Amino acid sequence: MEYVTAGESHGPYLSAIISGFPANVQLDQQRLLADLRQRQIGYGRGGRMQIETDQVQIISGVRFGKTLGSPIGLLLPNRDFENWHAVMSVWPTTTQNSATVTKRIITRPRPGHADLVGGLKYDQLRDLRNVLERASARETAMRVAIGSLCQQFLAQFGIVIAGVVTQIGAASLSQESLRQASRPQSRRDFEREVIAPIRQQSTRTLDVETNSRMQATIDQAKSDQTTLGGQIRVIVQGLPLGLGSYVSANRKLDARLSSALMSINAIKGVSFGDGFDFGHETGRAAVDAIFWQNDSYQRSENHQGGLEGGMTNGMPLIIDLVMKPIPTQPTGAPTVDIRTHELTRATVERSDTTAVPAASVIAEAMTAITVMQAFCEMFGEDENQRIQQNFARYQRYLKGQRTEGQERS
Ligand SMILES: Cc1cc2nc3c(=O)[nH]c(=O)nc-3n(C[C@H](O)[C@H](O)[C@H](O)COP(=O)(O)O)c2cc1C
Ligand SMILES: C=C(O[C@@H]1CC(C(=O)O)=C[C@@H](OP(=O)(O)O)[C@H]1O)C(=O)O
Repeated sequence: MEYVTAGESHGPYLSAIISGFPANVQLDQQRLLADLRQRQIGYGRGGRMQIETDQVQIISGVRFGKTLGSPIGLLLPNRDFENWHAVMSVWPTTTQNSATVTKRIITRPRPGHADLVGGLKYDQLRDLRNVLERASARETAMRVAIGSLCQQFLAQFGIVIAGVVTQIGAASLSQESLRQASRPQSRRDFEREVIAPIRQQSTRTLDVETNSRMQATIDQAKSDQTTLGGQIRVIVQGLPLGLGSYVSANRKLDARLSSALMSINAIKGVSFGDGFDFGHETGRAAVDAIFWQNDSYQRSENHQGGLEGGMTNGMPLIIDLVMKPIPTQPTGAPTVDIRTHELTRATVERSDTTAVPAASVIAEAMTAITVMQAFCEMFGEDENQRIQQNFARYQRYLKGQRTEGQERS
């Protein structure tokens, strides 16, 4: 399965084409819209999210709710385009030189954004809007739509994903809550104890108390006229063992997940399992001991975060992400005007105070896309029932290994 997205932040539409999505997968439109909504409603977002409703349409590849195996087309109108007709017109118009367009030309690049380097690289210095429009995280709405379809596919196999906000500025979730959420558990428990709570909290953290501390931290940053970043933990439960591979560098699942997650705007670090704590742990303390119980191989701990040798090992996948503070500063960060090279303050249109809750939804989506790709490489990608049969055969094979092991011992 592959995809490509297109669209400018204030242009008429965002769009995407997904190819290689299996046939006969039942999709749920309400789930798709609910996932897009989750990306929008996080605490700390700016005025733009009041305008958009992210009503994505599926325009091909699905009939009566079931995938056809043909490319799936997605189209999402930007409601804000109403206010940007003149500025974002695709073809030259008589209004092109109007005062509105001139007023919106951007020549004061924002440090930490793509503005300056993009302008130089693509020779767009006349108007940095030509860079900013596509560099904007608006594009991630399409990735959440695609990821929602992938999550619906994976859920058939009991694979469920949660992106939990663990820190915003100085406010963090307790280590104990995080440990509880990350332990191996049944799909039902995980849905009840992790997925449902984060969908209810406006910062997408796990409990009401942490949520209010995070909200207060965001309010404070807003009144201080600055912005915040934070951390997210992605947890995946129900993974079969063996997704990904050790045989080639480009098939290692940790490498592929890192790449997918690092592609999210403003994400600056990804780690697995104990992550950077490995640096001070002894080898003995980092062992996930193997033992045999209840007819299967078990692990004492999950320091490795569910991956060994670039493959899932049957334990929950644990990925931590760090997001930098939103680069646009309400007061305008120091920069130069590219027309004069004189010191000035960067352009400020409206902006988010923080987007960590939204990024946690995007992280779920990017994880789902990557896991589904690895899943389909292993079990097939043409037709859903055949994939289910291949998956069931693999489960029987693993069970056979267990029986054989018992016979040998
Ligand atoms: C959901 C989301 C919303 C964002 N909103 C803003 C914003 O309002 N203002 C801003 O300057 N950056 C925002 N960003 C971050 C920029 O898109 C990002 O920093 C920029 O594209 C440069 O990319 P880099 O930080 O990955 O280098 C947002 C990121 C995400 C994921
Ligand atoms: C539009 C979205 O996020 C935008 C991401 C973004 C940026 O610079 O990345 C800047 C802001 O755009 P605007 O200037 O239009 O308010 C955010 O609102 C979205 O998430 O859908």
